[in-house]
Amino acid sequence: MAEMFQVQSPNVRYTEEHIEAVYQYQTSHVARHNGRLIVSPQTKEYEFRTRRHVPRLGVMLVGWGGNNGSTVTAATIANRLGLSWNTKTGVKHANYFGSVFQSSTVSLGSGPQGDVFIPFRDLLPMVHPNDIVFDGWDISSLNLAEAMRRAEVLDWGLQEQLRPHMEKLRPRASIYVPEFIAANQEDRANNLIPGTKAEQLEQLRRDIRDFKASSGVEKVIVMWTANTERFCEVAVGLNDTSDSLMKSIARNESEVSPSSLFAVASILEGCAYINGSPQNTFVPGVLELATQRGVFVGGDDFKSGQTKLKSVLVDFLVSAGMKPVSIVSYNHLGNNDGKNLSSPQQFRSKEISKSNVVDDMVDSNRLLYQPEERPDHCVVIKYVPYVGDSKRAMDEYTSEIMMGGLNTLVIHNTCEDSLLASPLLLDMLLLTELCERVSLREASRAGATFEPFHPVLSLLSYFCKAPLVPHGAPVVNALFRQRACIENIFRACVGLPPQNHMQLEYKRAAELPSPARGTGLKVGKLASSWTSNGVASNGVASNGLAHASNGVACNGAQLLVDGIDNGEK
Ligand SMILES: NC(=O)c1ccc[n+]([C@@H]2O[C@H](COP(=O)([O-])OP(=O)(O)OC[C@H]3O[C@@H](n4cnc5c(N)ncnc54)[C@H](O)[C@@H]3O)[C@@H](O)[C@H]2O)c1
Ligand SMILES: O=P([O-])([O-])O[C@@H]1[C@@H](O)[C@H](O)[C@@H](O)[C@H](O)[C@@H]1O
Repeated sequence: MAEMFQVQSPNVRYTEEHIEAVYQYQTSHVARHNGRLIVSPQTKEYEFRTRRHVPRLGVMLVGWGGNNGSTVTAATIANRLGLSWNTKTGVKHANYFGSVFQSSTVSLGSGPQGDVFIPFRDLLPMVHPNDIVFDGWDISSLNLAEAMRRAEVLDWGLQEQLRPHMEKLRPRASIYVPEFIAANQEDRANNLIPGTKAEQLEQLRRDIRDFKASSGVEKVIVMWTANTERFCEVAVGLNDTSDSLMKSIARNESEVSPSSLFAVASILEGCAYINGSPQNTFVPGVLELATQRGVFVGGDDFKSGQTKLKSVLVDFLVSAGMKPVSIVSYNHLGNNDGKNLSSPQQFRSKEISKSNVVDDMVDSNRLLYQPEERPDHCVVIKYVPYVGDSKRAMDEYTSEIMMGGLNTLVIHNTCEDSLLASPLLLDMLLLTELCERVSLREASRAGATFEPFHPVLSLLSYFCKAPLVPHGAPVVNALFRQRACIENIFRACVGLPPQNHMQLEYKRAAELPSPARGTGLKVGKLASSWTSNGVASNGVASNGLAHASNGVACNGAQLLVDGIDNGEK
């Protein structure tokens, strides 16, 4: 597929097979010397290489028959078929709202008309979600049409159109260990792989190979969107190394969780594995196996709504110099996830992932917080069957502001949890697939070979409550830093500098377009909405900083006039 744009630069080369870019990576190294901080700007030259061929992607969901699994599958079929359906509020059309890659944009740069925005997905060649081939496992035997009906997420008019397509899809038998999920899940567990853990592992591997062979996909990614498990024990000789883990499986060790077994099966079959739930699937032995095999792993726990907002609000408050001192996150929901989380051990897994999301932002500001000081932070999740997938989240953020003042934000957020999560599943899958086609090397190191990203794919952090990062790497939860990381790495792959938002070209008279230069008139960007008084009279607008005197609008561009407020409008 032809790319939407071409970068014209001596540092970028397009071949039939690759996009190749030489990139100057600029950082600042800080050292402490005699009580002073010495900052040294550093530049390291990398070469990025991205394979342009977009493969036919197969996805195997663990928990395929769940709310997320059935909904994301339904959404891709509905989009592929271009379905519309009637509702009491009018006709609805299939879309991918909530997907960063399908429904958000990035600025390529600016031109005569200001910033030029393109769909995020067009920065690099990516799989289209419509083309994903789904398969998977579930401990429940319901086919996907029955699972969709059970989920009660999608409008009936849409379900009726989808049923012929969904009823053909049936989850493969899975591994059920009652001790790892809530006892209230037992009534769905009728689709099980018998045998020892070693025998179950081999069945999972056969399933993956069978899917690859029968579907004709070029690669498979496995994603856990099954129920939240309790944390498993981590111990020397149990799962502290890949060797001890494989021996524990061979010994049929009960403490090896189903999710870790799925991760091992995926890695051994060369398939990336993503954990959408909060449990500690990635015990050290799994991580070591992924590293040995060079297979991507990522997670944990989709960051879909209440926690996503938290990673924005706390970033905003702390970076604005206000001190969050109390954060209370309550929600109730009535779907099967909520039912599973009504069990204490499973709730504890979720409480951990929902609670740690503020740490990086708090630790970044020693003006507000003493070392180890944290806001009071309370997470409550209640199961209320009647509300189903329509999660009700209520949050209260109390922050200390100037001179003993308090600022309290109270937020009510109602949403279909699975319709928030489904686009994230797609984004994580497509980003993981793309990363499998990216490699880089240090241009300055003689003989350096192109290498993939680290097997622990921390680029997925934006989508996770508890981002999995390589040992020694910092955990970033602030949402817009996470998004900027993805955008700037994509830009590096096509040889573009990172977005720095400096807009220097609009901050020097000498660089502004000539009509504005002599008269002190400043041609701002195309006004998408007029300024402070909200009214543009004769095309003249004034804003709180500069008052228009005789500025006039030209070609729709808003002329902002620097000048002394002469009260003349
Ligand atoms: N907004 C969200 O929906 C959201 C956000 C973040 C995280 N999550 C997590 O995603 C997961 C799925 O959420 P959901 O709403 O789809 O839940 P769900 O209960 O509707 O679906 C989970 C499915 O997994 C199946 N299952 C359980 N154990 C299994 C096993 N060992 N093998 C195969 N299948 C198994 C269940 O039968 C069920 O069909 C949960 O862990 C949830 O905490 C969801
Ligand atoms: O919206 P969010 O905080 O990102 O995450 C959600 C929780 O609020 C909800 O309680 C839980 O049931 C979901 O599985 C999901 O984890």
